[in-house]
Amino acid sequence: MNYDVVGLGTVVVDHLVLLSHHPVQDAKTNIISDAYQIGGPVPTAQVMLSRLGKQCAFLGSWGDDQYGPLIAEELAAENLDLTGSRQLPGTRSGYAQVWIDESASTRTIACYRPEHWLQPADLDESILTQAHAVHLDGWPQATCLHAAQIAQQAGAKVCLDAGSLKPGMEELIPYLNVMNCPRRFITEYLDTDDIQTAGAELLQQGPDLVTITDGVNGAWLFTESNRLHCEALPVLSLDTTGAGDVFSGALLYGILEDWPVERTLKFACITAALKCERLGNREALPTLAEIEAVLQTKKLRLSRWD
Ligand SMILES: Nc1ncnc2c1ncn2[C@@H]1O[C@H](COP(=O)(O)OP(=O)(O)O)[C@@H](O)[C@H]1O
Ligand SMILES: O=C(O)C(=O)C[C@H](O)[C@H](O)COP(=O)(O)O
Repeated sequence: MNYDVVGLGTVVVDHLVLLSHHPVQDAKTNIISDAYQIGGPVPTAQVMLSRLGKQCAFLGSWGDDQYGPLIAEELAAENLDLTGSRQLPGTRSGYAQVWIDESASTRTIACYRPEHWLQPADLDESILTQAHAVHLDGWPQATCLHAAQIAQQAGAKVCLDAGSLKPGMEELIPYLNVMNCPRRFITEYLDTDDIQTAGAELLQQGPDLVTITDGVNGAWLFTESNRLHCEALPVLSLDTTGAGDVFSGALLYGILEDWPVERTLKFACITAALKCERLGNREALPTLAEIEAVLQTKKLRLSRWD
């Protein structure tokens, strides 16, 4: 196996904009500061994994506009193998604007530009079959399904950071070993707000391990023999952009390290919370030393309902 994790998903250039308050309709607010960062659920998780020492390859796509070279350069600088990615001539790159006010509440508008997305036939199967784990975000639907099938046959763990509900996800879920989703996803997908019911229902649909995250309320983890909740680490939150992406990268790290689920869940909650103390996703990632220091010194409450 050449790769710990092969990722397939959307990549966007985030324009992060700090405001004192969100403008009301038809009003204006002045920008305090702004920054550009490369984001997207899979690339962000992979950068986290790469910085923690995992070998990662990213299968993604971008346009040949001014952002294309920036995306390729920054992801390569994070040691992601981009052999299976492409810049498609005549298209524009994914882009998002994230507005963050002083209470860390965000408003996001995103434009993923599906015209350059990888189709199933564009997938480099030789990369997918060399992976211990394949990490997906559900876009594009047919390509993710194809990748999940190849990965499953090759014996890799298939992982999904569900984010928001996307078309065809119900076909993908039976192939999953690991599924991470925010609370808003279960409301949309299962039409329930009950975390215990949702966890049990998702486990029945395929994955061996399900996590459900809920911002300051922490996260839940479900396996056949575990029902766990970990509280969120109290932090001074500046920006929650990508907290779920970082959580799923850290979760996958614990799984690949074969840690007990309790340690894995705490590690993911701490990593995601530390990210919230800084602006953005990639540039806000904590180091292993920072995460371990909190893990050793702060007692996070972990409850169990077996
Ligand atoms: N304000 C916060 N303080 C501490 N931890 C947080 C905060 N927001 C998010 N987290 C951590 O990040 C995880 C993912 O955040 P969440 O908001 O649920 O996902 P998403 O970014 O997908 O909306 C949470 O389960 C929690 O552990
Ligand atoms: O802008 C970024 O860097 C992000 O990727 C932030 C979020 O994680 C995605 O916006 C989630 O996207 P969905 O999976 O479609 O819900």
